[in-house]
Amino acid sequence: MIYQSVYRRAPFLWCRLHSTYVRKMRYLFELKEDDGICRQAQNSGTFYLFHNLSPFLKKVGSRYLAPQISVAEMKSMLGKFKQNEQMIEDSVLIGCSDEFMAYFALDLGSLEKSVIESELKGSFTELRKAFFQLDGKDAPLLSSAQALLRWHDTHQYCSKTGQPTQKNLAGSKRICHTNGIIYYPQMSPVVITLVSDGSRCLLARQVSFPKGMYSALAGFCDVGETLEETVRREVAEEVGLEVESLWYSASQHWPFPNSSLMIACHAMVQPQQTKISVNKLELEAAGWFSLEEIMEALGREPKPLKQEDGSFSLWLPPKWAIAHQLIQEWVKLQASTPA
Ligand SMILES: NC(=O)c1ccc[n+]([C@@H]2O[C@H](COP(=O)([O-])OP(=O)(O)OC[C@H]3O[C@@H](n4cnc5c(N)ncnc54)[C@H](O)[C@@H]3O)[C@@H](O)[C@H]2O)c1
Ligand SMILES: [Mg+2]
Repeated sequence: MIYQSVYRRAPFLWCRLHSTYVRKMRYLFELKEDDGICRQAQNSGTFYLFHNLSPFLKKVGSRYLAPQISVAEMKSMLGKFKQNEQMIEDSVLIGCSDEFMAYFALDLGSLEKSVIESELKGSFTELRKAFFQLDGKDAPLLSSAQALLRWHDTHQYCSKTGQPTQKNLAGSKRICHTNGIIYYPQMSPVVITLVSDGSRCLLARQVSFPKGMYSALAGFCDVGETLEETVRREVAEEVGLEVESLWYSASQHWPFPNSSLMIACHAMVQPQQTKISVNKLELEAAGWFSLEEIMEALGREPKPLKQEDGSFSLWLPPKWAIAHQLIQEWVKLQASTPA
């Protein structure tokens, strides 16, 4: 590849030609394609640790931090466990810094959890528990790391030949050397839709949601569907309404229950066709909420709040969740739309 040879022969020229972002993306591409370069990066990179898919975290006050472990610390710890340093090669690439320090994630599920925790002074915490208290870049990084580690853990055999598959060093694919089939990490596309009738928005809750929490409607895409078809089908299936128009907002990787690509949309229904019929197989409840109710809920902490009559106040997904962003956008839209 031309850029690789230019990069190696004339790095200064290459730096002048491209922005840091472009250079980072090209470097990550190289790490995924070339096991030799990736091995070098592992020997100077930093590691996010997991134990049976729970990330290693340190709690500072009410927040969680995901420490990056240096390769020296990794080697010293593996030495204490009498493990071969080669275990580092089980890690998967999850990104790199602006200074081209590669980040890897490694699951140490085969080692004694409590010993690692006391050695590194932190704890392996279930991602679902820590997700909303994680700092800045850590939430998306850990979310994709966990998804990638899970995928490798559950795709160790070729579904055609039944033979073991091998991961490339970066972990961006697995190969069955018996027949050459290459497997790439999978994620499921999910649409999440905030339905509006022009003055109210529609929120719903599943039985499994924490008490009082409502969110936008979500649903997995069926094979062969366009995103628009999924939005229309899910709204019809879950609340019995017909979408008149819709538009894309943004997307987000979501680690629960596995690895989903959340594709967020706004949708409108006709103001005279707003009678909800809740599909009880999917939802516990759904309802229309006014701007005032939403503003009040946005001002509240994202956690259950019991009222005097025993019911729970409406609260909304925290700001990391794309549902929250859709709701914020809807609020802004109301403010800019004449009554
Ligand atoms: N990030 C956010 O803001 C946000 C908000 C709401 C929901 N979500 C996520 O959206 C996802 C989907 O929402 P939902 O549960 O309402 O979906 P849904 O309405 O499609 O119902 C879930 C059901 O779909 C079926 N299904 C079809 N394809 C599937 C697949 N690839 N993986 C798993 N199940 C599949 C299963 O029977 C499952 O029980 C959930 O995982 C949820 O965590 C994210
Ligand atoms: Mg749903």
